[in-house]
Amino acid sequence: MKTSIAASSRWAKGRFSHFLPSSTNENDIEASSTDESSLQGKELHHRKNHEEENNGTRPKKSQMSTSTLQIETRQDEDEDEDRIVIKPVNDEDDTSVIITFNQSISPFIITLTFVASISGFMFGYDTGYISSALISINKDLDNKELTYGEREIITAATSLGALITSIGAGTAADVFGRRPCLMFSNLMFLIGAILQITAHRFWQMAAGRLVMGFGVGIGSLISPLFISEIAPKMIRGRLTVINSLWLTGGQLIAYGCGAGLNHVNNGWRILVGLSLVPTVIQFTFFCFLPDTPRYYVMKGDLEKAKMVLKRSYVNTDDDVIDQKVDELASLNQSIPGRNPIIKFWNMVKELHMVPSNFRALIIGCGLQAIQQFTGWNSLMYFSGTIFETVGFKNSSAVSIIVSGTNFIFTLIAFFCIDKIGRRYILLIGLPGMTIALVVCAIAFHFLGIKFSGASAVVASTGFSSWGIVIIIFIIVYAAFYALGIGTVPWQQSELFPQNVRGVGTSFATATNWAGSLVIASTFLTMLQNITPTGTFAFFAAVACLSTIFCYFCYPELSGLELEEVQTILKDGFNIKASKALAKKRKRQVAQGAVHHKLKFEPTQEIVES
Ligand SMILES: O[C@H]1[C@H](O)[C@@H](O)[C@H](O)[C@@H](O)[C@H]1O
Repeated sequence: MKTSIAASSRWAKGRFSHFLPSSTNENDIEASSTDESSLQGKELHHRKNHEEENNGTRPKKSQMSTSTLQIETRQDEDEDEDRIVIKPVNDEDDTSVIITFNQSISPFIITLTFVASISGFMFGYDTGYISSALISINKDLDNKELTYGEREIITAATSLGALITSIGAGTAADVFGRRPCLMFSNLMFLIGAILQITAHRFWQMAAGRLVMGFGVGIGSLISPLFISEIAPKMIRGRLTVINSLWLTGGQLIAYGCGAGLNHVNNGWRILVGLSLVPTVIQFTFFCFLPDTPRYYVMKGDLEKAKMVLKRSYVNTDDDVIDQKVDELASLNQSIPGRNPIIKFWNMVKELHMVPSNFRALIIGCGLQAIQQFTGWNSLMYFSGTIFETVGFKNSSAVSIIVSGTNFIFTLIAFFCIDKIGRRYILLIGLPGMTIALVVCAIAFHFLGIKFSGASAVVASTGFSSWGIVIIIFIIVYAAFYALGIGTVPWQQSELFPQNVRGVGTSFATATNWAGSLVIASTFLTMLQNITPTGTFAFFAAVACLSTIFCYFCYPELSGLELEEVQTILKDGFNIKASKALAKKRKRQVAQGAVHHKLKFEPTQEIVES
């Protein structure tokens, strides 16, 4: 064990030598692969080949500069894989760059994932309960029925609050830590819920929803970020989807509870009160749980980083952990700034001026915008209204069917996201949504719906065959949505390197909330002004264009080291190379598993011969 660690250390020095002092450079050339060190040896072999192509010398620093992994491709895909050359990067971004830890998951990582993803549950529950609550509020606020505008304000206040905090939450997570920010969000949930439960005035209720939204914005950003920073790379996608599962599960539970409490006097206060349970649980757990190792490294607290890694990778030798943390520390490139505002500004500049960061931003914000502008949330909020227009009167049952489909297909995404890959599930989901939306648009045309004011007038009452077509295809749409674009955008943290991850994910999350706000507030107007057929056709067109966007701009990132993501994006979107590399990584891990390399000890980049 010790010898292989030493070898790894030498190799590591070589691999990252261009940002280590030049005196440490010479050791790397001596590294050689053995036949059984399949993945790492092979990789090294590729590197050696590349060096030979460069007349036996390592490529010059200028050739390797900045994010340095270069990927070369040939036309034939198999040959592509063989020609992939991985060179050192100056942005170490994953705990497994040099030492790939055991990929099996420890109880500690499971605990951290579940506790962090309670934020996902609150995101879902708090955005989900409001439609039922609005039905049962009756005259409980200001002793009068809520006007249509007041209902809209109460609904939109949470999205607005989330939009506001999501802009700064990423920087706050870098400055104060991920865990303190999540605990702060618990405080917002608590205050927001108490304001609502005790509300007898409309404005207090709206203020409570806004404060709750502050918590939702922070949680929606930091929870997936937290999970992706603690996850072993091969299951990073899945662990992040757990957050989405809690989210869609939260929406489903909110609709279920809402349906049960609809006719209970002050039932909506109970509905809001229930949201306190997960908040208190998460806060209590976080009193005893640590932050991510990466955050501790950013702060220079290496002892804490070691402690978290030791608990996460229980069967790992202490030497390896120490070595890993030293390595993370030497590669830490957090952006300086005398105060949070200057730091934020420096990060924004870095995000826009480094091409790979800017591409990551295009993908991150692009996917979040697509998620919202393909119309899902309008269905979530208004599915009752839509289904009533096609003759289906029980709006609670409808909401449960639609959000249940969302939950079940998020579960399917959980199983597919690392195995089939993010890109493929997007490229299955978006065309599926397009077709379902086109069918709905056509069916609405034949159903003959018209709007007068805010209410729909249908030519024929009761069920019609076109009505049934609409119900079926809205469910089909929900399934394709949840499988792909409902889930994948929340993998956003993996797109950005450590130094701009906070601000990059902030921008992407803010895009999500801004989109949700726009769609929720314009959907009914769209139905009235451009008819349901026009509205669904509009969403279908967006879904169709989005398929093209993803086809050309979204590389396959499953199984890739976070550093490799940066390198993929360095000089383009590199779709072909990303697919070849993802395939190669999966094969390597599978081979490693066969040889039990990944079972109980960290894999080393080389094994001493
Ligand atoms: O990923 C989630 C999920 O799809 C929810 O159902 C939706 O309401 C959110 O807006 C979205 O961000």
